[in-house]
Amino acid sequence: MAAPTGSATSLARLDAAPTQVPSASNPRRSLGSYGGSDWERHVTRSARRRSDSGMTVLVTGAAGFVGTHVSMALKRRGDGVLGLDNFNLYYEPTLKRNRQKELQKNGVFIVEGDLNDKSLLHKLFDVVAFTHVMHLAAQAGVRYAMQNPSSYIHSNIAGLVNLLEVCKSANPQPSIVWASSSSVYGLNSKVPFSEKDRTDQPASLYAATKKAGEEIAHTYNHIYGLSITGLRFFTVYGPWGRPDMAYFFFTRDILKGKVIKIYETADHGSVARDFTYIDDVVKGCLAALDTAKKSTGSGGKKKGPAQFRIFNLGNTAPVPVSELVNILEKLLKVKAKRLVLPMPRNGDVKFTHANISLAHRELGYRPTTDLETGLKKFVKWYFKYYKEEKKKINAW
Ligand SMILES: NC(=O)c1ccc[n+]([C@@H]2O[C@H](COP(=O)([O-])OP(=O)(O)OC[C@H]3O[C@@H](n4cnc5c(N)ncnc54)[C@H](O)[C@@H]3O)[C@@H](O)[C@H]2O)c1
Ligand SMILES: O=C(O)[C@H]1O[C@H](OP(=O)(O)OP(=O)(O)OC[C@H]2O[C@@H](n3ccc(=O)[nH]c3=O)[C@H](O)[C@@H]2O)[C@H](O)[C@@H](O)[C@@H]1O
Repeated sequence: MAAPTGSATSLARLDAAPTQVPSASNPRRSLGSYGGSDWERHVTRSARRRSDSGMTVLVTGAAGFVGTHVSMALKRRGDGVLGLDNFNLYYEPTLKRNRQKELQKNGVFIVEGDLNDKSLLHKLFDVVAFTHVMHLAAQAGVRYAMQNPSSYIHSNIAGLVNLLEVCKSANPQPSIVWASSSSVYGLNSKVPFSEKDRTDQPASLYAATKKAGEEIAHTYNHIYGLSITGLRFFTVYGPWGRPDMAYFFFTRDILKGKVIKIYETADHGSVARDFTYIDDVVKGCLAALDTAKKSTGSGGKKKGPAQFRIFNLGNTAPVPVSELVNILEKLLKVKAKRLVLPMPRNGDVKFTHANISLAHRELGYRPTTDLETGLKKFVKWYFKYYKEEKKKINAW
């Protein structure tokens, strides 16, 4: 399924290295050269925390759906927050720019750059003593991996390794919390999914890059003493969400009277997801940051091994996609034009279902938002956002 917006050429540019910042091969440049001294002032002011007890967090993917919500929550509670995002064209860049505006209003600056720009990342760590990294930047999306595999390697493998390389050399070393994915459970049939279950049968390249990320993280934890926590999010939805996800483009297409394709299993069974509302996921992210132990450095043996954790962040209430559509019809007051099709071999899995007992025990994680309540908040945002967008276009 092509990403819903952006022409083929613009999407084709996705795997072109972004042009806004010098490539990693360039000599180390002063931070100011990335955008003038003003830029350096924005960086330091954004990263300033309200109290010494707070955190100073680099949020990668800060212009993304989850990144925006996490950055806002951290800033509002007084932490220092600096964003990094390459504003790629995987989906409508205007949505990322509008999220950026919301963050700027709340004092969060986003550095425009790529995970693979080592010189830029080194400079950021030279200027800001980050206590934590919330690593959310990635090529997300399960099905798009069949169209643009290189973007998954660029961001989810090379980008992750580059970030960990910079973190291990930073002084002080930050504690890292990063987004893995429920997709690592792949073709497993045992439900609900627990962190100890096998994760060696991914159904998509995307899932394989997230699984590889977990193994790479373990390596940097073992060798360099980096404290690393992986969070396996389960189909996250909510206001400011992603237009490439079904709940979002189903809403758009139902309102436009377009046919929506609902996948079912070969035996006409339903395909289900453990849809998890963004506010619940954000609480899980902040709890993971708050309970992250300090990195021990490569001399980890003195202080014992560095912390390495993996948690499911789901809703423990899987819902069939057909029921998602029923709820959307009720909220939108429009009947969907449904085309039910056998699930193609496109990387999707039949179901996800999170066992969250470990996150509950260790993080106090307790999701509270059911799908109908969450979708009601999403639909309210959707109408408001696109009404304002339409006004802007008409004003032109
Ligand atoms: N939303 C979900 O349902 C869900 C579920 C499981 C895991 N995740 C993971 O959570 C994280 C955040 O997901 P999201 O839903 O907010 O997606 P998103 O696409 O909205 O956010 C990702 C952001 O990272 C940026 N980015 C991508 N590659 C980059 C690079 N090389 N350098 C710098 N910036 C880069 C993008 O521009 C984007 O703004 C991702 O790692 C994703 O895989 C999301
Ligand atoms: O939980 C996760 O880790 C993943 O959750 C979502 O992936 P997915 O669950 O596939 O979310 P959608 O793309 O919104 O699909 C939701 C459901 O709708 C189904 N679907 C999708 C598209 C469509 O046209 N019709 C349809 O029935 C899919 O098969 C799936 O069962 C995110 O897109 C991934 O980034 C994330 O890693």
